[in-house]
Amino acid sequence: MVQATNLGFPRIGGQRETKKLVENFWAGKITEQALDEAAVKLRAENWKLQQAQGLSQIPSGDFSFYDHVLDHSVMFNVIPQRFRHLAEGHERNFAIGRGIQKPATETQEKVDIEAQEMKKWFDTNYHYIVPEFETNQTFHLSANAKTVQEFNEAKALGIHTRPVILGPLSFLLLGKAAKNSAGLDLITLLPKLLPVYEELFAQLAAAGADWVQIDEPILALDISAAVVAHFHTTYTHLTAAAPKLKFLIATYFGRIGNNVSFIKDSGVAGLHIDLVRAPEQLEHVIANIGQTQVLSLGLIDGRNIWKTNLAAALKLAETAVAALGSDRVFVAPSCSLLHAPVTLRFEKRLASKNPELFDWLAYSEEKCKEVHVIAHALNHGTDSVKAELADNARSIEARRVSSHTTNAAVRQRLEAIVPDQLRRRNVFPTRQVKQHEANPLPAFPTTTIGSFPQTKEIRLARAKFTKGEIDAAAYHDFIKKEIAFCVKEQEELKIDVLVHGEAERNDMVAYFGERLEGYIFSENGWIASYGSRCVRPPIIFGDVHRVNPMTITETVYAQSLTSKPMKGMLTGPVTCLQWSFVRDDIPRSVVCTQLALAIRDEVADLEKAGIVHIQVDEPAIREGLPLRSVDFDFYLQWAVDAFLLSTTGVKDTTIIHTHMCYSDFQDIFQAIVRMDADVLTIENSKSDMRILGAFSTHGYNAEIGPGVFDIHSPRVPSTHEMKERADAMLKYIPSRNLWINPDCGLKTRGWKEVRESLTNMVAVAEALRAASA
Ligand SMILES: Nc1nc2c(c(=O)[nH]1)N[C@@H](CNc1ccc(C(=O)N[C@@H](CCC(=O)N[C@@H](CCC(=O)N[C@@H](CCC(=O)O)C(=O)O)C(=O)O)C(=O)O)cc1)CN2
Ligand code: MET
Ligand SMILES: [Zn+2]
Repeated sequence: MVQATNLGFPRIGGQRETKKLVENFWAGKITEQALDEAAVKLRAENWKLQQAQGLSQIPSGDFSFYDHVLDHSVMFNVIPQRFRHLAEGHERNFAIGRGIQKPATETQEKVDIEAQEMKKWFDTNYHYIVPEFETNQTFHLSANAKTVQEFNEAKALGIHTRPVILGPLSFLLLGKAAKNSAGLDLITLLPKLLPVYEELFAQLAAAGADWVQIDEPILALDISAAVVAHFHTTYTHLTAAAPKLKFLIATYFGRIGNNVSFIKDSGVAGLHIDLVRAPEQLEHVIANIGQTQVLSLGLIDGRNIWKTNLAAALKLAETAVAALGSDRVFVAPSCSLLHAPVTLRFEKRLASKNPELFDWLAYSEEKCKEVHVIAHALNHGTDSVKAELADNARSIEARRVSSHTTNAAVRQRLEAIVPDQLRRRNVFPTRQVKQHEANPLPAFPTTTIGSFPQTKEIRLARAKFTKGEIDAAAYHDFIKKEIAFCVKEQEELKIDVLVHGEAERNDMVAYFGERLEGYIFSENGWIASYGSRCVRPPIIFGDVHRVNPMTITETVYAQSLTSKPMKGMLTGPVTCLQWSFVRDDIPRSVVCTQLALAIRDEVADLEKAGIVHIQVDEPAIREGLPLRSVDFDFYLQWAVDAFLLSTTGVKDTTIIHTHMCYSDFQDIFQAIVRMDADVLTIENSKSDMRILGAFSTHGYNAEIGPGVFDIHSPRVPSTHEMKERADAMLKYIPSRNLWINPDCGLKTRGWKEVRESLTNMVAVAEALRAASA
């Protein structure tokens, strides 16, 4: 029998219950007990929902309040020194994710601990908390290990689940050495780590588990032969130690390639592969697994919202069944459904206002059903699910022939792009002289990355506007007041290059999606991004183009309030692409070029309106990088071209800023140089200064603002610590090129901490100016 399975279900809840619970807990509105009880209910609902869709292997242990990698670290006692004195429990876990700051009281000293680093999970917009390992790292399993507890919780409901855990090699190699353990070779910790996995497996076996899913996503990366050898010894060892369990090694987001070589005689019972990202790997993998091993087929796209072409998926699955026999085949989504929204049940507006497009969609709940239909067809013949297959074929065909997905004018404009549209008139050194002459700024200019606090009031006003409780005039009036307030605050803080604050934007990508043709947007298509934060990616279903200006009114209004320069704020084409759900019927590069033309028009309009500083954010350009280095160049070519297309149609004196917030620049330095921005603001506050050294060795000569503080944490940085960072930066960056700014936008922060942090930040610039005068 082919099994219908799943790798992970979204944990946020159908209506973002988890997010709301966690934020209420942080606000002191609910107790730890209430938080736990609500989570028990949510998990039960998730399991039952998957059962109701007809899945036979349902994951457990995939729930988290903040991040599953953080939970895993805690379960194995990988807790950085600076958090160890805190009492065990949710509060400590949240502190690891968010940092913690408490003023001194009569009985307690003040607490001020920096959060652990957060990083993009492969090429997704999900962020994980990077495990920090120490040279003398000891591992032990926490009492009531979460994985065992949640398995038992499902068992008590009569649901036999497949526990999911992060595998030892991915756990180690996705981590980093703690600051006090520089030079630590992470793999050397493996012998100390494995006994704890053995203990966990023993507990799972005792609880009655049989299949256990072990995620080893690093198998989709370029890993060395030495690491592949470690996979072999590790799993040979672990499977021998846990004879009662069947291990399913899960890979996703790309092809396993030759890393598959360890599988055959490793003793593992099965392997999961992503056949959405890499359908061509099926044959190679079938040829390289052992005689009795199970192959789990990732046939349903866990990263997107389109209905699966069931006939095509079935055909691929039939190849596997023919080669392996039905007892050795599982059907599954390509990856955990963490990256897909929960259910279409709450998409009332799309269903009624846009039934044609609604018919093309499948969220997690519907994807589970698709898994079931494929497995059922394989087990009982296509006639047994005839109606479902016919219905699906009708939707797929309707989307294929729809007249709404193509726009002839857009296609023609794409055809007509010429190389001159991808370059500035002069090189940066020439532009810099003209820019400084036309628009002089103080040395070490200060700025922010764009957004200011998205307060409860702003969100409520927008929610009321969306529901029709206030009209457009009242809402726009409200936004104008917010912009005016934000400008005044920045003037008081003595910032040099101001921003309007982005109060009108629900999100930096969704906002543009809602204003471009070719997009639709959902009411409830939320997915997790980091911690309690969610995003609602807009959906690109057709050719994208701009009909009206998108940001001019707010920017021009903001500029009218101040004599200081107002920076226009746009989201770049690659980021719009990366953070949307993208149509899968034409290449991503083409969609990206369409987006670039739309942004190019907006840049031109901002310039025409007298805006001198224009920032085109590209925080997702690194995230979109393929997992295998052989694929890098192709991607970087079209991605950077798209950025150039959107930004180069301006005068020499117009200052193009771009912003990226992550620390993994190693693989894309040349691409950043080629982007040819005048000012680049990057995340740097948590990473070390070597990155800046690398910028200079790669010939980066433009202006740069490496963030002096981390905006993901509510903690207020001191002037002293930021000054130290800026001084260190000056070892690598000529002083005329250095900007002083935060790591990223301030939308998730509160005004109080923002004022304090920026006051301290401006003091850094003043100190630098005084020192260089
Ligand atoms: N797309 C995207 N990806 C990104 C980033 C980003 O800014 N955008 N930044 C980086 C970090 N990731 C982030 C992801 C999310 C958020 C974030 O702030 N998310 C908000 C939601 C933002 C949003 O869409 N807000 C809407 C809807 C807000 C809402 O929940 N409204 C309430 C009503 C109002 C209320 O009671 O608060 C409701 O609908 O029920 C709006 O402002 O209009 C959240 O989870 O809370 C921040 C950073 C990397 N990836
Ligand atoms: C995730 S990058 C954010 C850039 C955007 N301009 C902001 O400040 O929010
Ligand atoms: Zn950012």
